[in-house]
Amino acid sequence: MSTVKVALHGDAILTSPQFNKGTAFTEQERRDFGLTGRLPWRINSLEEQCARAYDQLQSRETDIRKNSFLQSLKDQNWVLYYALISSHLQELTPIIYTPTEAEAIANYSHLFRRSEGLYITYPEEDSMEESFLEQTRGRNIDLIVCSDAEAILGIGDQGVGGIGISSAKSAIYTLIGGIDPSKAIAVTIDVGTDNKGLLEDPLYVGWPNRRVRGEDYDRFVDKFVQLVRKYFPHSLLHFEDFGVTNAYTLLERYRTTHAVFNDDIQGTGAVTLSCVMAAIGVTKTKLIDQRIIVYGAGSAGLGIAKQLRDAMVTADGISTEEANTKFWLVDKHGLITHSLPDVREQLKEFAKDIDGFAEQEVGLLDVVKQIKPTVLIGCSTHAGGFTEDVIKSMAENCDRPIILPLSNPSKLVEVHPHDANEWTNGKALLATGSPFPPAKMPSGKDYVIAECNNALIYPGLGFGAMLSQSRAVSDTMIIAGAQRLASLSPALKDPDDALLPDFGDAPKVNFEVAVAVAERAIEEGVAGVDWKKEEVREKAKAKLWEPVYPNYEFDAAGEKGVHAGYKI
Ligand SMILES: NC(=O)c1ccc[n+]([C@@H]2O[C@H](COP(=O)([O-])OP(=O)(O)OC[C@H]3O[C@@H](n4cnc5c(N)ncnc54)[C@H](O)[C@@H]3O)[C@@H](O)[C@H]2O)c1
Ligand SMILES: O=C(O)C[C@H](O)C(=O)O
Ligand SMILES: [Mn+2]
Repeated sequence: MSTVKVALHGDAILTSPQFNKGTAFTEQERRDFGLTGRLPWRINSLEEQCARAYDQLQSRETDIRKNSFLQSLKDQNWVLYYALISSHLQELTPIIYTPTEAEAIANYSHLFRRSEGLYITYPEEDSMEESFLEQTRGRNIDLIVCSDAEAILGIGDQGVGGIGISSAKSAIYTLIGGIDPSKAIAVTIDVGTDNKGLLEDPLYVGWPNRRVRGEDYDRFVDKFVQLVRKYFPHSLLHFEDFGVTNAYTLLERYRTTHAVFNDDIQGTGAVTLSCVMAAIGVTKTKLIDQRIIVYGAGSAGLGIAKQLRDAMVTADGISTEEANTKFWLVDKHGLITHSLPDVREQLKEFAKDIDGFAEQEVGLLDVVKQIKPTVLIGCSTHAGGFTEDVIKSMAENCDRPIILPLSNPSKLVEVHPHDANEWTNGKALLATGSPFPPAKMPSGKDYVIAECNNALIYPGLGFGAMLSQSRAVSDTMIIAGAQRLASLSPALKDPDDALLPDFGDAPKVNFEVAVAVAERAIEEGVAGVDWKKEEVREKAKAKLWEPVYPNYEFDAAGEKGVHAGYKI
């Protein structure tokens, strides 16, 4: 067990979630840190504490109450929080992440108890650097997860509540990617909100102002990015749930100067590529043979289309232009065609001209009938958008339709996977963005609905980039990670099994992804480490953070009140 020197005494260590052990402080530690009279007599093991916390959790009847309980536990004791969730990963991930976190975020100002992370607020621009340094003091940050909350999951603009998605994504990095939580920070960029309900709510805790846009927004965000680059040049900067325009602009603006990563674009693109690769392993076809409809052409939709397109070019050796012809993007005004007004610049390469249709809005069903897709992907936030007609029409022309309704949270799914299974007589190859229980095949066998959520890959992609101290997160690093994930698909062994590995195996799977990504970074010469490829696996193992208590030694000489601990 490692030993850590800590300069906190008495209440200061008990109220530090990073160092607190509660009843698990040893006799020696209780004496050294002035805790004897502050704790009851019995010394518990971490396992005993987990069992007690699990019991307490079970007494909370709803998922949102469970979410609040776990949030409080995180505020009190990181090791216990992560140990508890790790030992019930499949059961508790949906409580701290999608779908329950969506409800927690939507009610952030009402559920508010204690702040966490870093709040970068527009009217406080002049003191941004001071706040940044204050919140990161004594810490060597590897990972920054930030959101401006304009497009949280499928529930839109959530203002300051966006801290909830940054901190949930950061917690997933720790649980699944093995990132040390003291080296990660969750950030909300509060530039106001256009959510009327929040603006009118007297209890709203964010900056009650319309969203700042344009040059002022760009300058403000740039100031933050430059602080990240100045103080933590090797960190990974993860963007989450920005509105689609800013999502693309920021990614393009910074990707050549810092390791930035947009999860909704790149993480979703990668996990969906893995899922489609696994599915075509079942149908014994090639990527190039697919006709793909992407329903919802926002951050995720365009990210998915580009990722699959680039993989077609790389794997099947066709040109980008030819690969573009295999995709039909459908948004709320129907098929993206050349004649549709106001088509976003980035979508134009996928725009179509369908004879007889080009002048009007072409709905999803018409597109399905006309082009006979083999793959149908939903990232539209349109609950029920894949109607019975759409699904049945697709199944008429395709033996094993690949249907991926990916919108989150669960209530926004484009089609309930059980319906899609039934309407296709069990032929559909299915995966969803949030967890769903298994469907029944006509044979009576369970069909496990894979969770095609970016959490199955982004912690590994990020860990691989951090591990190799990569200067960039390149497209080829992402493809290497996606290929590794696809190779672990259960459906490759049994075609009736899930398209992607079980979420309970996410830590093992992401470790493999991280190794593949770091190996690729070294091959490409963008890594900041000078290891041989063969060394990567051992280096990665050594870097994994695990939720166990180290021994503490009191550091009398340390700066009082500073949350600093270091290994000796
Ligand atoms: N499974 C995953 O890993 C994953 C990852 C990212 C996003 N998502 C989900 O995908 C959805 C979209 O996320 P995003 O970040 O791309 O949001 P976004 O706001 O950038 O994009 C949504 C797009 O859907 C379009 N749309 C809205 N209503 C529509 C309709 N009726 N028909 C067709 N298109 C419609 C919008 O115009 C927009 O272009 C969300 O529900 C989100 O939770 C899932
Ligand atoms: O957060 C998730 O569950 C996945 C994704 O990033 C989303 O925005 O829905
Ligand atoms: Mn997201």
